[in-house]
Amino acid sequence: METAAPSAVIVAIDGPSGTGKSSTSKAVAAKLGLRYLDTGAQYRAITWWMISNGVDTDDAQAVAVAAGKPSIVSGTDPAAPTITVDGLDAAGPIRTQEVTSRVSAVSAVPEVRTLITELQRAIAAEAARDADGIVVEGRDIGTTVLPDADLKIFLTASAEARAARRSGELRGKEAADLAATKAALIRRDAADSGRKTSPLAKAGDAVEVDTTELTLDQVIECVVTLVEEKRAGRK
Ligand SMILES: Nc1ncnc2c1ncn2[C@@H]1O[C@H](COP(=O)(O)OP(=O)(O)OP(=O)(O)O)[C@@H](O)[C@H]1O
Ligand SMILES: Nc1ccn([C@@H]2O[C@H](COP(=O)(O)O)[C@@H](O)[C@H]2O)c(=O)n1
Repeated sequence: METAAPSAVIVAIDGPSGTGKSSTSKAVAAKLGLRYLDTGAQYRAITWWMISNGVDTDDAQAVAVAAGKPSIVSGTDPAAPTITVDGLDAAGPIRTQEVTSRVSAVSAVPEVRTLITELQRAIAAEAARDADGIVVEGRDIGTTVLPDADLKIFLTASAEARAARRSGELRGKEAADLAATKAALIRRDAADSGRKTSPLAKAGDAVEVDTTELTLDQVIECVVTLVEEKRAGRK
C-alpha cells in the first residue's frame, strides 16, 4: 500500500477569481518546499483543447463526449509551473480572453470534472508520497477534490479590489475598463458558484482570509504561518 511521507502536508486554497489564490499558493509552496498545483490551468487547458478542436463549448453533451480525448499534464514546481495538452505547451494559449470566457461552461460539465478531479487527486497523492506535500488551488479543492486536506484556506476580496488587481495586470496591453473587468469577474464567479456539480464553495472547516485590505506579502505570511502551525500541531 502507498503511504504518505510522515511530514507531508496537503494545503487546499479556494476562492473566487482574482482573490490571489495563484500568487499566494505559488509563493507559499516555494517558501515551504512544497509542490504547487493550479487546477484552474487544467480546466483552462481542456477548454483550449475543445476550442482548438471545434467542439462547441456551449454543448454540454459534445464536451462530455470529447472530455477524455486530450492528455493534460501539469508540472508542479512552484518556481516554474507548466501545463501541456497532448505534449504541447499550453501556458500561453490558456490565458486568452476566449478561453477565460468559455472555461466556466466547460468546467460545469460533470464528465470533465470527474476526469480532472482524478488527475488532481493523483498529483496530490504523489506529492504526499514522494515529497513534503503540495499546495493545491482552485474552487472545489477543500470541498470535493481533497476533503481530507490538512489545511483549507478560502480567500476572498471585494469585487472592486479584485477588478483593480486584474486591471493593473492588463494596463498597457488591453487598457481594460475597470467596470467591464468587475462585471466579467462577477459573471464568472456566479457561473462557478451556481453550477450543480462541485461548485465554488467554502468548506465548513476552511479558514477564511479576506485579502481586500492586505498586501500580497501579508497574505503569503498569513498562510505560511497557518501551515507552520498545522505542522507544529502534528508533532
Ligand atoms: N493581496 C493582494 N494585493 C494586491 N494585489 C494582489 C493581491 N493578491 C493578488 N494580487 C494580484 O492580483 C492579481 C490576481 O491574483 P491571482 O492570479 O493570484 O488570483 P487568483 O485568485 O489566482 O485568480 P484566478 O482565480 O482568476 O486565476 C495578480 O496580479 C496578483 O499579483
Ligand atoms: N478547482 C477549480 C478550478 C477552476 N475551475 C474553473 O476554471 C476556471 C479558471 O480558473 P482560474 O483559477 O484559472 O481563473 C474557473 O473560472 C472555473 O470555471 C473549477 O471549476 N474548479
